[in-house]
Amino acid sequence: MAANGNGVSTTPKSPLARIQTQKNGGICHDDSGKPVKAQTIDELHSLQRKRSAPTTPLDGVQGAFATISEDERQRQQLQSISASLASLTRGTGPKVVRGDPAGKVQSVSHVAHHHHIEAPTISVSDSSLKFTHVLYNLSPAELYEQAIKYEKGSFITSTGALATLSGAKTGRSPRDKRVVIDDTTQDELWWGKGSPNIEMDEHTFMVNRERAVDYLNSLDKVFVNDQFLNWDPQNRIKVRIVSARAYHSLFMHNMSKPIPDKSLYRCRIYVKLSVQLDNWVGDRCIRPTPEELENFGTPDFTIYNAGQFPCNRYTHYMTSSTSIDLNLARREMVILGTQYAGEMKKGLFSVMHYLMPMRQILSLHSGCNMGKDGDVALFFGLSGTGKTTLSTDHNRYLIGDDEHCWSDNGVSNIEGGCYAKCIDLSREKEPDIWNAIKFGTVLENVVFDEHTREVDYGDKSVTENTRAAYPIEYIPNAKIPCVGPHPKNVILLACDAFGVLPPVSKLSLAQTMYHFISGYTALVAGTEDGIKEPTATFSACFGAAFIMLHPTKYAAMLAEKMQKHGATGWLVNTGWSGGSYGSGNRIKLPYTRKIIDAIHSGSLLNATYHKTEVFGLDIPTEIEGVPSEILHPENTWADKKAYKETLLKLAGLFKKNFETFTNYKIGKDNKLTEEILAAGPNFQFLEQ
Ligand SMILES: Nc1ncnc2c1ncn2[C@@H]1O[C@H](COP(=O)(O)OP(=O)(O)O)[C@@H](O)[C@H]1O
Ligand SMILES: C=C(OP(=O)(O)O)C(=O)O
Ligand SMILES: [Ca+2]
Ligand SMILES: [Mn+2]
Repeated sequence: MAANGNGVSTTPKSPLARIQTQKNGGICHDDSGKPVKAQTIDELHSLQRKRSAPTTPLDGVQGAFATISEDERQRQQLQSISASLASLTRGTGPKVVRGDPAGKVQSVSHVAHHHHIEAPTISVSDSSLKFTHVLYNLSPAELYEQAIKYEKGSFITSTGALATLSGAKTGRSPRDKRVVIDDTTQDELWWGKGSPNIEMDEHTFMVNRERAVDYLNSLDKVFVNDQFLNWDPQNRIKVRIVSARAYHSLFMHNMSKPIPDKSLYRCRIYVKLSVQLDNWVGDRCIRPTPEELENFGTPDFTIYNAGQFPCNRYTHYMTSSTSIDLNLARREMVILGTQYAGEMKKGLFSVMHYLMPMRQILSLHSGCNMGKDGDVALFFGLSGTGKTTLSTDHNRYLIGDDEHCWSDNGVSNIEGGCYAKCIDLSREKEPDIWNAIKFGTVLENVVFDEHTREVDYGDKSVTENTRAAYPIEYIPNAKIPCVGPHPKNVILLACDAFGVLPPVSKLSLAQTMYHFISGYTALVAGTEDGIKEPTATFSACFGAAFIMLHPTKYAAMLAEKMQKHGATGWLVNTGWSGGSYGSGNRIKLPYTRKIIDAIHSGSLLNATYHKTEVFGLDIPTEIEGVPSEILHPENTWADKKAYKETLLKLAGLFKKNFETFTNYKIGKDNKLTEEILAAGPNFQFLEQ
């Protein structure tokens, strides 16, 4: 017979043995600790959570609200949100209530009423009477709960990420983007052939805005994010994102969230480079310190994301049920008919492509990282060419994977997070991205095992464009604050599915400008059988979908900055080798990494070079860790005639694309313009 420590008999032979209590007059004691300070279960539950309201970032240390009370601050905040949601239906903003409609209501605001009132528990359908619940700057944990409880298709994966679906649209819709044309933008922006700016009038914008706002106001609750763009404290922008989905709120939180975390300042590299970066940081950054947390005031720019709701195709200028509308005068963007999260970040990027050049700051569609000695590299490239993959480098500090600014002080990241493609992601090849997929990370459109919740990164059932969005500090060697000195290397990435561009070439300034303006990449046409022919894409400044001014404006700024700071340009083909798509193979990622290493270290600058025909590119004869025979693409093609034909074909496409730019001048005199025109492919080189 045995008894455990609590005196409970465990003898199998006497299953009905009595529980023997010890001493104390027959009362059973669990002596593991003091009893809880609660009389009821409800009281117990109320002990579980401490009250803390989400705080808002303050613009500037001594804001206008520095002396107001907490109540007054919250009232002003709700009033500002109510004003954001103003619609014609009411003639005013809605009554805005803080908190989840399912939970306890904190306070109410209306543009006309400033006193606190109780929200009705049953919402009335009449939109001019109902309350709008606002879930303001929720934390990732709160957003997880919202997503899992209320958004179908949201799950926690085995590593703790939030997996969700973006619906019918799993990529951007550039053909559905519209920009309001008015007296100012008519002259300032790039319109017409090749431009991403498809016009819409102010009235139509208001029709779509009303549609989005009415939709948002009709919901039980909306999510509001107030946050900053840009790590350059002098050029940061306050943005507000109003959305219907917790996943959108978490995505934006990750991409540019305010973290009141002092410990991030203690980053090693920040201390080391603090002298060089003096102009930049002082003790401020994009993400305000706890002391800075106060009142956000009026946002500089607002996004209304009503992505679940379509636009009305009877509306003028609408050609589909999706519309992404930008109004620079009103500082607003409306999203209808697409839930792809990238639309929000790239929409804000467009805004920066307008605002920053006005301040003589160049906006860059590029990744950016920095070596231990402070050498900064930019990685330009269209979607899928390797900006995120190659800027995330275990031996270097990550400044950002996608959107940057280059000012007189150096570079700064616009965002606070990364948005990595994760199709075929492998732990071995991309360990830092792999490890970043954990609690807090949004996984968009991936497929996972129903039971184990392990993600199958090879599964393209939903889309090939599967994505992970995580805060930049999930990358172990992120450089916080995300700023750096002037770039030393400017790497242009092209995924050449024709397989005729060399894995790496060193560019002259004129060649860099030629390739920057061309913005070439060629991806495989599709995954269906029989489609073997790659399609060439030319996208000016490696981001035509986001630029707002004429490409030559950005090109002139890049040329000036590269010249002034002595940066070297490189063209890196992350695409095919040994033949076009179908016969050759994609260049192995470890080889591309070796090439990039040689650029960073400076060793490639001193290599021996020879010139290629047609494109006139300088290619090195050897690079450590890379088989020399692959450095000249001709060597890797078995069929030399096919190589030459493909080379000429691609050169012809470049030439044709560049015709649009031949009448534009770049820089102060014509010298650079002439050099740029001469830096393209030259057909005379070729012996037939
Ligand atoms: N040689 C290579 N260089 C860069 N990326 C490669 C290479 N081979 C395969 N890839 C894959 O191509 C994709 C590049 O995508 P990504 O880095 O997200 O591009 P971007 O950020 O420019 O949109 C990744 O999935 C990466 O694993
Ligand atoms: C988010 C995007 O950027 P990228 O593919 O360049 O990472 C996108 O193009 O939708
Ligand atoms: Ca990008
Ligand atoms: Mn990317």
